[in-house]
Order: sequence, then C-alpha cells, then structure tokens
Amino acid sequence: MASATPHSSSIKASASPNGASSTNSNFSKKPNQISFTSSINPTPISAKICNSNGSPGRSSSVISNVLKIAESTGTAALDATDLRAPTSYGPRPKILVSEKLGEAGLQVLRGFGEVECLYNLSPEELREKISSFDALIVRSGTKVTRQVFEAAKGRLKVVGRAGVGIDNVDLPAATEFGCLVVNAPTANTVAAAEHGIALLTSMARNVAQSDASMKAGKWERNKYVGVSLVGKTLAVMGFGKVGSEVARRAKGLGMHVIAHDPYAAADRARAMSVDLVSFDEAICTADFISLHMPLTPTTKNVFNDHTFSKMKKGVRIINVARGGVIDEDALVRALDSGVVAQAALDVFVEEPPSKESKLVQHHNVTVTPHLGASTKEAQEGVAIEIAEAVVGALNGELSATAVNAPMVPPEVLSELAPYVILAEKLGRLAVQLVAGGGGVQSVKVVYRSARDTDDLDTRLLRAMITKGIIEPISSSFVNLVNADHVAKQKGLRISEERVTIDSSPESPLDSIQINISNMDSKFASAVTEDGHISIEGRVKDGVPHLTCVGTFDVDVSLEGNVILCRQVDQPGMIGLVGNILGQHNVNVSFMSVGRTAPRKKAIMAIGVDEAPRKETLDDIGNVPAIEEFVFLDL
Ligand SMILES: NC(=O)c1ccc[n+]([C@@H]2O[C@H](COP(=O)([O-])OP(=O)(O)OC[C@H]3O[C@@H](n4cnc5c(N)ncnc54)[C@H](O)[C@@H]3O)[C@@H](O)[C@H]2O)c1
Ligand SMILES: O=C(O)[C@H](O)COP(=O)(O)O
Repeated sequence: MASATPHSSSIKASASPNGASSTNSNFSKKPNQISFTSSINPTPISAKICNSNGSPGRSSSVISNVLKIAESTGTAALDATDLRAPTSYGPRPKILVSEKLGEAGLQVLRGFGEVECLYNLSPEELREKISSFDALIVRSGTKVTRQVFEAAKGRLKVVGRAGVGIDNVDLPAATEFGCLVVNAPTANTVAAAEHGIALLTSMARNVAQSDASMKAGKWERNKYVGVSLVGKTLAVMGFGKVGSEVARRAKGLGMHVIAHDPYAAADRARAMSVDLVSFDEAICTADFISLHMPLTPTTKNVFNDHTFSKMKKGVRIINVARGGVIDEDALVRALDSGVVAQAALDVFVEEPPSKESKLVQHHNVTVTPHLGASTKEAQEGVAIEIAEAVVGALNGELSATAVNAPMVPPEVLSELAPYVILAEKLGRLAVQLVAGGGGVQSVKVVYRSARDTDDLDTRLLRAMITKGIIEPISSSFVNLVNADHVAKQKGLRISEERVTIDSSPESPLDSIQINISNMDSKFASAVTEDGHISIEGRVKDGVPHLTCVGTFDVDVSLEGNVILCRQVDQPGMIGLVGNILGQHNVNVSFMSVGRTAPRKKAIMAIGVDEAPRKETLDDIGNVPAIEEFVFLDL
C-alpha cells in the first residue's frame, strides 16, 4: 500500500461547518451532503465495544464507566468513576471502617455497600485485609502508609478520613496508586475550638491539677492560684476553621487576639478585629499561644528550642492541632526553665504517648487523649460527612472534599461531561495513529474556546487525554487522581494551548485538537505539514465527533470504532467499502468523506459498531483506489 505524503490544505467537500460530508446508508444524495442513515441510533445507547478478537475489551468498560446512558432521553451523563478509580466492585462495594464512626454515618454506608467495622487492627492485619476492600474509612489512629496502598493491589479506590488532619495518610502514595483521599473538613471544627477553649480556661485556673489534688484528699487553695484571661494577648497560630472559631470565643472572654497564618486573608481577620502578624511578632508578644495549623513538612517542630527562647517568659501554650508541630523535648526544657509556664495538650507526636513521657507527666502540663473532635455532635456530623463523601466517590462523583484530586463543582462537571468523553476518545485515537503505538513523549493539546482562559478548567480534559493516550498501550490505570503522575512516570509531556475564538461562550469548548510530535504515523494522512500527527474533535448535540484528521476535515461520531481510509476521490467508493463491511456483517454507524479537491485525495472516516475481522480489513485494503487505511479501536 502506497503511503501518501501529508496534505497541506483541505478543500471543503460539503456545506457542513467543518467542511466534512456525512454519509447515509440509503445513499441518498442531498445537495452538498451525502447522508448515510445508520442502523443504530445516533445518540449513544450502549457502547458495546469489542477487541479485535471479538471479546469485550477494556474500551467497553471505559465507555460504560465514563458514560451513563440515559436511554429514555438519549442523553449521556458523565459517571466520573472512571476519572478516579476502576469500577471493579460488584453491586455492593466493600467498605472497611478501621476506627469508631458515628452510627448515622455507618447507616449511610450500609445503605450502599458491605461494611466491616474492624477496630484496633495492627498495621500487619490492615495490610493483610485491605485488598478485599474498595474503601477504607479512618480517623487519626490508622496509619495509611504506602505499604497499605501496595497491599491493596489496586482494589482500594477511596480512603475517607473521618476528620480534618490527613497527616496519617501517605498522600503521594495514594496519588500514585490512583486512590482518592477525601476528608470531612467541617463537622468537627466547633468541637475542636471548644476543646481549645476548655484547655485554655482550665489551664489558666489549674482545674485538672486541683481536681487531682482534691481527689488525693488535699485542699490546696494557695497552690492553685490561676491567671486571668481578660486583657491578655492570645496568639492564634493558624487562622483557619478551628483557629478562627477559637479567636471568636477568646474575644468573648475579653482577650486581645492576634493571629499568624501565612495564607489567611487579612480582611477575614480584620472583620473579626484580629490582627494578622508575623510568626515572630505572634510568639514574642503573646501571653497565650494556641496552635491550629496542620502538620506539614514546614510546620513540623516549628516550636523548638529556638522559637521557645523568643517567647515571653511565662507564656502558656495550647495545642489541639497536631503533636508534631512541637518538639516535645524542647517543650519539656522550656517548661523546666519557666519560659513556658504551662501547656495544655490534646495531641502528641506519638499517640498514645509512652507512659513515661516527661511531657505528659509534667506538673505544669494538662493533657487530654486527642479529644478535640470527640463530642457526640461532631462525631455524628463527621460520620455523615465522610460516609456521603465516600459513597459519592464510589459512585463516581467528583468529591468536594477531595484532598488529592481537583475539586470540580457539579455544574462545571455536567457542562464538561461530553468534552471529557471526547478528550479521552481523541487520546485513544491519536495514540493508535502512532506507528508502533508506544514512545509518545510530547503531546500538544489545543483547546479552541470562546470562554475566558480562567473560565475553562482543563484539568479534567487533560487527565482524560492522558488516560486515552496511556491506557491503550500500557497496563497502567489512569484516573483524575494519578493522571499527571502516570504521565510523568511514562515521560509523557502534555502541553496545553488555548485559542480564543470569536463565538458564543455558551458552550465551553469549540474543539479539542491533539498533536503528537516527532513520531511516525501508521496513517500518513494524519500527519500535518509541520510533521505532527494531528486530530481534532468537537461535540455535536452532546455527542463527540472526530472532525479533522491531519489536514482533512471529516465528521464521524465517536460512538463505535473508526476506520480511516485514504483513497483517490472517485464515485462509488462509499458503496464499495460499505458493501465489504456489510458482507462481513460489520454494522456501519456513520460515514464521512473529507477531500482536498474533487477527484483528488480523500479521506473516508467510517464509524463501525463491531471490530472488523482481519479478512474484512484485508478486503478493504485490496480495493485498488484505497491508498492507506487504519482501524482505530475506541
Ligand atoms: N484535636 C483534634 O481533635 C482536632 C480536631 C480538628 C482539627 N484538628 C487539627 O487542627 C488543625 C486545624 O484544623 P482546621 O480544620 O482549622 O484546618 P484549616 O485548614 O481550616 O486551617 C489550618 C490553617 O493553618 C494555616 N497554616 C498552614 N501553614 C501554616 C503555618 N506554617 N503557620 C501558620 N498557619 C499555617 C492554613 O493557612 C489554614 O488557614 C489541623 O491540624 C487539624 O488536624 C485537631
Ligand atoms: O484532624 C482531626 O479531625 C482531629 O484530629 C480529629 O481526629 P480524630 O478523628 O482521630 O478524633
């Protein structure tokens, strides 16, 4: 078969907007358009797609996972499950709850899947069991390590953290394994803030120590003289949800409140009459310091010998955030030297801390066993919040509390849904046009849109293009969580370009074009003059279409598989190829011809429901006017 040189121009063969002509099986010829009435409904119904051996291939699950077909209306809705996790579970996914969770949340989970509550699992036991579960729900006591994700063998799709802090979950590992992590960020805020205030006030008045003293039969009124709060300066370190609630309550106690938070908005603080100050100013001027930042590599041990030495002598410290933000040995030294007069701690580097912990045993320290979130109300709220997030994630919804994936508002998702499907299909088609399939390193995606750049979130689209490019040629599973990671691992660089067009911004996108550089194509006509394998697609009436191959305009709806043929443009070609497919019982859904000029080169794009057998493709290849052809498996 001769290989044609790339064409530099395309001459529109029809009056359709992109110049492609659609064809129809009754071969009726309309002015400017040959139409081909397909035997299947043009709206996607059930995309049963087979591999070349005729068995349902991975592509069938891709389609069914991404598309939920509303047969009654003929509309396609996005099931984002495929964006994040394989849907390998049966009708009842299995959910492991490894720490105490409120009953209301358990009920939500039981309504959806099989729930096993196995509290107090050792790390080994968790690793042994995890591969039987689709979801894991934890609080702060379960360490979800890389080994846990490895042991899950790809089954674990979502980890739900029933609370705020996700420092007990190895996020990079979760992302690499394509496992979504969601948390319940709001339901325990008030509980934590109330506990912070409880520790602040009880520390100031020696409540815990004097209680213990009385229970030991003593009456030590002079020993337990406290300090007043009114007029004292409280530094809130971390002015987020809990920090700002603590600030609000402390103001009610008559305290002067300042805060340090490098990321907090000054106007939010100002609205509460709280001054946002530098770290040093906060710790140097405060009488009380309350910690409310997350534990991150930056905040680890941020309270240490050096920072304690800068504090006002006699400062009092409250920690309901995370133990690791304080160097505990340094705090003991600061307490012994009197720089820190008292500390009230709910959280510890190691939980539970050792019985011999000098910090826990220190007479100027009040401790509680990580009780910040432990109110009935907070636990019910957290349980419902996390149960709904986990069920949503297993159902394929994009979560509003995703920690390691973009949070996409539902309205954006529903608007982008058909483009997300188009993006994946274009990725799948493009990579199949590469000679040899693999080795793609550089892909440029061009989005044409009438929308402002910041009014179009392309992360979903990029993830699905990545999925489309990588999955047909590797065993990797790609979803929204791990798309960028897998691309990087495979050495695939995807650059994106936005072209703003003068059109109605009502639809988010006009077209998506995928260009693969520096690769030979098995279909030479897909290569543009500047040497890229290039295809373009659009969404028409909610259905993804392939609209350009190389420099040829075509128009084929991407509902089944596609055959691309380049031929000398001459009468009878559509009938000839249509007949071959018909004789071999291959159902044609769509045909379109794009050509450079009448009786010159033309590309025929044929949508077929079934994957043609080798003999069918051989027969097509034997048609003398056909110069090259390729079968593309969607
Ligand atoms: N003890 C408990 O039971 C309990 C309960 C709830 C929350 N927490 C912990 O409290 C902390 C805060 O929770 P939240 O819900 O308010 O979270 P949040 O994300 O709403 O607030 C955290 C704030 O810390 C700020 N921050 C980040 N780095 C900082 C830094 N280096 N210095 C100062 N501020 C910094 C962030 O900008 C953010 O505003 C978390 O560590 C959480 O795990 C503990
Ligand atoms: O980060 C949190 O939400 C709190 O520390 C609560 O942790 P817990 O769920 O283990 O009580």
